[in-house]
Amino acid sequence: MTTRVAINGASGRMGRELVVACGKREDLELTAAFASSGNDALGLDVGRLAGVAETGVKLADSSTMGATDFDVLVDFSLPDPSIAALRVCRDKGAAMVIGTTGYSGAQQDEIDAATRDIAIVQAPNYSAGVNLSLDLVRRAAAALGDDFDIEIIEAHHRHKVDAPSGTALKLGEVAAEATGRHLDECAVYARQGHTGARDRNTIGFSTVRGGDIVGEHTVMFAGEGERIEITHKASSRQTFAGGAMRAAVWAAEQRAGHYDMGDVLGLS
Ligand SMILES: NC(=O)C1=CN([C@@H]2O[C@H](COP(=O)(O)OP(=O)(O)OC[C@H]3O[C@@H](n4cnc5c(N)ncnc54)[C@H](OP(=O)(O)O)[C@@H]3O)[C@@H](O)[C@H]2O)C=CC1
Ligand SMILES: O=C(O)C1=N[C@H](C(=O)O)C[C@H](O)C1
Repeated sequence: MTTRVAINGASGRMGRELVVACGKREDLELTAAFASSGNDALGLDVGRLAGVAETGVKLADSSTMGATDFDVLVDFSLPDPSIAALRVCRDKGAAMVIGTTGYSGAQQDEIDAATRDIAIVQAPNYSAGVNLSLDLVRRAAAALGDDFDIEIIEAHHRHKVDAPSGTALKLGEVAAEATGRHLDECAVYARQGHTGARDRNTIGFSTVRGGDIVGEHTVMFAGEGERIEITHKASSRQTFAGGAMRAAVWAAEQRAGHYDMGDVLGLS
């Protein structure tokens, strides 16, 4: 069976990689691809935009999404257009694979509510390596407990608009939960000036932005006389795009609910 996929944010850095990744799978048919109404490339074939063979699918204004047929929408855009797309998917009963990061609390609540009606896979990172790292961090944090200070360092390209990355926040949530805390109550996102000594209860975040760094994350467990670091480095966006397309095939078969990449990979 072939799953009909649409892509939101199709002309972006990830969107173009998603077009390529979709073309590599025989179980997926690309049926639509969306960008904002002001996009200069509207009407162009998205295969050409992605630097591969023509797909027969032209880049369309996302305000026309409701009039388009698809089984699953793969969204790597921005929070506001992503939520507009979520409403369309909920109305249609289409599944969603969400890669976008940086939602407000209210936007995340709306995503959570929509999972009563449709299947949604939401992951801040669709690489297999990061999802395995989440499990390693959970185990390390639980084993090391209060004796080790937890710091999370992430690095991304100069164009990234949200910080810390969605992946860094997820790594922080997992580490906090594994040590009996809630990230909202222990996260430190910036340090400057006379900060005083480190509060042992905190989880610190450091953000690097520069050049073309695809995505790097380290969770550091710093103890007395030793340090453990769990690091993942992505060197190609195809690793995210391939994972998201795998999630699209999986999502089309699921009942309404909130899933993550661990569910898709059978790690959860
Ligand atoms: N989960 C994961 O594995 C990963 C997640 N991401 C996340 O994906 C998101 C996108 O990243 P990236 O591709 O680098 O960003 P880009 O800025 O390259 O792409 C975002 C795209 O969203 C489009 N967009 C803006 N408004 C609309 C609209 N109204 N309707 C449809 N599309 C719209 C933009 O198109 P236009 O030019 O028309 O405005 C743009 O092409 C980010 O949140 C990032 O954190 C990134 C990599 C991996
Ligand atoms: O914006 C990006 O590029 C990335 N965003 C994701 C995030 O915020 O975690 C995942 C990846 O690291 C690349």
